[in-house]
Amino acid sequence: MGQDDLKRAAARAALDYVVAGRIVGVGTGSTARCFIDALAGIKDKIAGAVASSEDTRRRLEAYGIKVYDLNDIDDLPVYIDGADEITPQLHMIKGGGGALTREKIIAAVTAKFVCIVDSSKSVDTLGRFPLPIEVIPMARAQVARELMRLGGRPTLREGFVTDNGNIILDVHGLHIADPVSLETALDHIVGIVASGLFARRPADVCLMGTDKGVVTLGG
Ligand SMILES: O=C[C@H](O)[C@H](O)[C@H](O)COP(=O)(O)O
Repeated sequence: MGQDDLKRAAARAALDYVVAGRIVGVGTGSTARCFIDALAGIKDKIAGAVASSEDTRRRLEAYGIKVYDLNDIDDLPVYIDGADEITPQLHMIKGGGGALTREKIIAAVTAKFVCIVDSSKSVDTLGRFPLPIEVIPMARAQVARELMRLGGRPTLREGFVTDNGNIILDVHGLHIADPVSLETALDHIVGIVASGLFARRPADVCLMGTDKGVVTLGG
């Protein structure tokens, strides 16, 4: 099976976590797009969605799924999203698509974060994938210096502006032995809006598409 088939299989499996009659949180990226396609098949069973990016909002609305502002809902039973890397502890690197900040906000609100990936995303230690960091544009140079002090090699994602009007620095070479501490350290750097390290709030469940079927981690 190809990677796209594995993504689709994980996305279909995530439908079991959608709560009938409620709003579902929807992530960003190619695997989340597979989930949106699957969700369209049961759209009459849900109250609507919240979206982690403008791209996701457009795709949901194109299927006729009502998209709510996160500020207008009290709680969110489940959030379904992909990841760039995930460990057995369900720590993740996210933000390959640049949507990390809104993703982190929705992850903080939801009762259950279900991560959907193909098996290529599985790692023992995070860090092969460059860590995306959303930065206020005027703080770019200062934040880059701080990231170099932490041992990283930040590169500007050229020509990319986030949905929040900020830039992304992709940080290569970080040794992420302790993701929780690193996430905290990054959160203390002035000018960083959010890092793509999801360790303090890991996924609750990971549905991983493999050649042997969809494997469930956690939950
Ligand atoms: O900003 C994008 C998100 O964090 C994505 O969930 C992540 O990059 C994985 O994307 P994909 O499913 O396309 O590999």
